[in-house]
Amino acid sequence: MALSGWVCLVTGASRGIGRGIALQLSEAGATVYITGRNKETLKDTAAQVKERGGNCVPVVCDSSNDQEIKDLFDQIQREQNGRLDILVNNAYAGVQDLFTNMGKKFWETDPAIWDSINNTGLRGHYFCSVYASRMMVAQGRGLIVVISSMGGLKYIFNVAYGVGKSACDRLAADTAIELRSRGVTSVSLWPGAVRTELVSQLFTQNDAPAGVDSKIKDVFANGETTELSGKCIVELAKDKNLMSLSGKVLMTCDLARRYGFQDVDGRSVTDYTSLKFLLTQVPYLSWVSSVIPSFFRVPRFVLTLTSGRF
Ligand SMILES: NC(=O)c1ccc[n+]([C@@H]2O[C@H](COP(=O)([O-])OP(=O)(O)OC[C@H]3O[C@@H](n4cnc5c(N)ncnc54)[C@H](O)[C@@H]3O)[C@@H](O)[C@H]2O)c1
Repeated sequence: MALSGWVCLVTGASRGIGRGIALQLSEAGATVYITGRNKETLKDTAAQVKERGGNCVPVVCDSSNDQEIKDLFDQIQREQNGRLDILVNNAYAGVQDLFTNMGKKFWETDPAIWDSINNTGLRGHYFCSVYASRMMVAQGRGLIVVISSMGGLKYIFNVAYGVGKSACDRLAADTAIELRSRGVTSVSLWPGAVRTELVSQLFTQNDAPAGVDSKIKDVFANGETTELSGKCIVELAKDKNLMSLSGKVLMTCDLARRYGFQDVDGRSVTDYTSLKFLLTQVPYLSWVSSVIPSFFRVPRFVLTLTSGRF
């Protein structure tokens, strides 16, 4: 198995994308430390890993608690003799609040939404990156992945979300600069829309939450499985030229094409930068998408320009 003997850490792995990543890394042979605030829900993920013949170590750790984060890395250091190959910064506490406040302007929203979105999902990532880097620099190798999203490029959902995701992308870019000479790679991974348990529940139980239009609902309904990001990280870990990607934003759809795989349920991965997909989002033009081949894509430099900062 490709990652046999590897030691990985996935924060926030009791459900959603974190759980999917833990399943894929353990299926590839790694010992995976998984964190979350609740012992019981972590046990569910651990049971699924075990069912597939993998090995994981559940650790209760709140990513907004500095001491618990430090204790987590001390535990890995002690139990794995200082070895840590991959850190996936995934824990995120903001999904429920994002959906509850959809459509509201930032000044109409309780400013404390900043904390639910960015304490765990940005500050916690920074703390984990510091402790993981100390271990990885000492061993002269390692991979740090921060789970971000297209919100790092353009406004989606709300202000606190976009600011947090932009900062996650910069976290990868700037840590990569300091880590490069020490053999450690740092990247930002953008999943597309993902059909997590929470997203599916928010859409199906309450119908679409207020402020979510039917197009967004469709995108999520056809979204990625929670394991696709994990597949991407396994392939990155095997890539002999991984360092050439350090500091970059990587999209799951691009990685699926680069390494030639489908989603775990056999569906092809939606390319959000293909002309075909983009046309489906334009009123009155969506019919054109059926006659456009999927290989026409928006070049990456154009994406950079669309962020329009200069
Ligand atoms: N769902 C999507 O469509 C989608 C798309 C692109 C990017 N993302 C990003 O992926 C990441 C994960 O999102 P998700 O949809 O899987 O979210 P989720 O809410 O389903 O899962 C978040 C995980 O983090 C854990 N968590 C929450 N607070 C924590 C804390 N204080 N300490 C430790 N763990 C904590 C939860 O228990 C859960 O396991 C986020 O950064 C999100 O923005 C999601």
